[in-house]
Amino acid sequence: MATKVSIAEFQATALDSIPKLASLSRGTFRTHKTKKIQWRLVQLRKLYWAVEDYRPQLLAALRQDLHKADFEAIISEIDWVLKDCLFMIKHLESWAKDEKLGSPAVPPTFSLMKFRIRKEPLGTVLIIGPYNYPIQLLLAPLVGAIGAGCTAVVKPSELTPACAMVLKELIEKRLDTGAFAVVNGSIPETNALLNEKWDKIFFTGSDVVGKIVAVKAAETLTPVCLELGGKNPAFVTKNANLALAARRLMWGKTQNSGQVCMSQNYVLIDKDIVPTFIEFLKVAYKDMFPNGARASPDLARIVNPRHFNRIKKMLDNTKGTIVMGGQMDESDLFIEPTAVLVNSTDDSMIQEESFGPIFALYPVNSLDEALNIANAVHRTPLSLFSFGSKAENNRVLNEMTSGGATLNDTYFHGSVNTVPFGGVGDSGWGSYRGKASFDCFTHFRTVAETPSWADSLIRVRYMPYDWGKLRMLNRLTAQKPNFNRTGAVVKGFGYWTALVFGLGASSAKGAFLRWLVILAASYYARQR
Ligand SMILES: NC(=O)C1=CN([C@@H]2O[C@H](COP(=O)(O)OP(=O)(O)OC[C@H]3O[C@@H](n4cnc5c(N)ncnc54)[C@H](O)[C@@H]3O)[C@@H](O)[C@H]2O)C=CC1
Ligand SMILES: CC1=C(/C=C/C(C)=C/C=C/C(C)=C/C=C/C=C(C)/C=C/C=C(C)/C=C/C=C(\C)C(=O)O)C(C)(C)CCC1
Repeated sequence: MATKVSIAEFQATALDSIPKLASLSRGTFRTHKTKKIQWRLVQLRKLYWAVEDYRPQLLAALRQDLHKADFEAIISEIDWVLKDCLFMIKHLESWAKDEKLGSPAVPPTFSLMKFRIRKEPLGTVLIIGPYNYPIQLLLAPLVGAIGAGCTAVVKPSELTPACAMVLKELIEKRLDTGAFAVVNGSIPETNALLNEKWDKIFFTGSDVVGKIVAVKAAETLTPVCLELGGKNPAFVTKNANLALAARRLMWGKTQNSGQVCMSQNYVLIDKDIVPTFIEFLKVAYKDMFPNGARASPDLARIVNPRHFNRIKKMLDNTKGTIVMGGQMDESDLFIEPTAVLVNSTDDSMIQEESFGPIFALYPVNSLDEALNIANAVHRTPLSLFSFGSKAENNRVLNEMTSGGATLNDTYFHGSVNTVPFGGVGDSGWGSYRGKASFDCFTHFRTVAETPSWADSLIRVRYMPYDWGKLRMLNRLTAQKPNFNRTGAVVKGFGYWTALVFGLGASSAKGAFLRWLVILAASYYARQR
């Protein structure tokens, strides 16, 4: 039974207050208080309890904005962020510690210089969120920013206004308001934010807006993390478990009504198995929606009429045949999970990002053909999925790149909150989640400390230059390549000595273990 809650009407943040909010956040960073691990831990703990305490409002807002079922809202948004907070809290101290740098990064000659990596917060960051997972995709980066010791201004999507207002209240009531602020609004407010100087901008959304953000950031050489979309392919071969592939690919298009940037856009499937696969898709549909998708309490709706009509247009423009689903109703923003069998890779169903419950099936003659098509449609998608034999799945991984990949399933690689997630090329720059979220907002600053007494050892660097000293240093430290000009390894004296004395092992540890076994065996033989 849903708890009755009240959610404030959406209100955009006053444009003239935006520079002040940014300046306040920058000023707080300059107090250096965010560098204290204890301060970060307290903010993370407060965020944890804020999300927990605002659970009823968050659930209601997700229902209001996206008709998102509580079950989905809990696993992919609310509990997701809670787990993020706990993971960051648990590991923060060890991640934030200085890392000593030794061999092999630092040659023995320089081991006295106390090389280390200091983890420093980047500063004051801007986080811009999309509409599809309005809570998770705004707060998960914020967890990273807090963990790293940054201050932040966050901008939720205006397309999910109820979530935006709950997020504003939750953050402003519970976190340090000098360090963290929420700006609500659309293009004017985002532009006002982009006119400020940030130490990093973390953007999740479309590639079109991603470019606007990147161009604006370039003006001030501000680093950006871009989490964008993609035209993600799935490959299904004769060696796949077809029933399972159909069920799993259906799931990819039903969670959040397919408004998931990492779900499949199109399926490249061996032509001989197309009819069977379609039958299995229908079985999966019936299992998931025994009374039809429209009647299901679990299926989210499309966020607004603009996105509804964008998806509808893809279906209106296709020259393919709808083989599953196809119903829609604008008054309810409902689109049925829909599969379209297409016969051209120029089809709207392949060329446009679906970001909804619809996807294409394209029959191919071979995996070669499938790989050629996928590479031509989008060479660097956010995800790919391969359902085939081990060798076929390896070929797909090897011959096509993507931000992440799942074999024998849809986006499992992106369904676990602690493993790195991000795109490649034009589907995204940089990654986050788990330790990667901490790293995303951290500067890895190399520090060296030269002891005063070591000056005589490093005198060689001072003018007037002394060739004799340099030659002596080189005699002590110079390394010789073990390869010749053709790129081949030279099997000289050193190679054969290492081979014989190392008992054929490829590492010192391996050689040690082999010697240990031989010594133990000879000792045992002598005892008998
Ligand atoms: N890689 C990832 O993790 C994810 C990527 N996406 C991608 O995001 C897109 C859907 O999300 P949307 O919210 O529709 O993205 P969007 O790019 O339209 O909006 C994202 C944010 O940018 C702001 N914005 C919109 N137009 C702007 C403009 N002209 N100037 C400045 N700011 C602007 C919005 O207010 C919003 O906060 C899809 O393309 C999807 O593939 C969505 C979720 C996750
Ligand atoms: C617990 C025990 C067992 C194991 C149980 C297992 C393995 C359960 C598995 C549950 C699964 C697969 C749950 C799936 C959850 C899906 C989630 C959370 C989806 C999240 C979606 C997200 C984050 C979407 C993000 C969207 C983005 C970034 C986008 O738009 O691209 C045993 C092993 C059975 C033993 C007993 C105990």
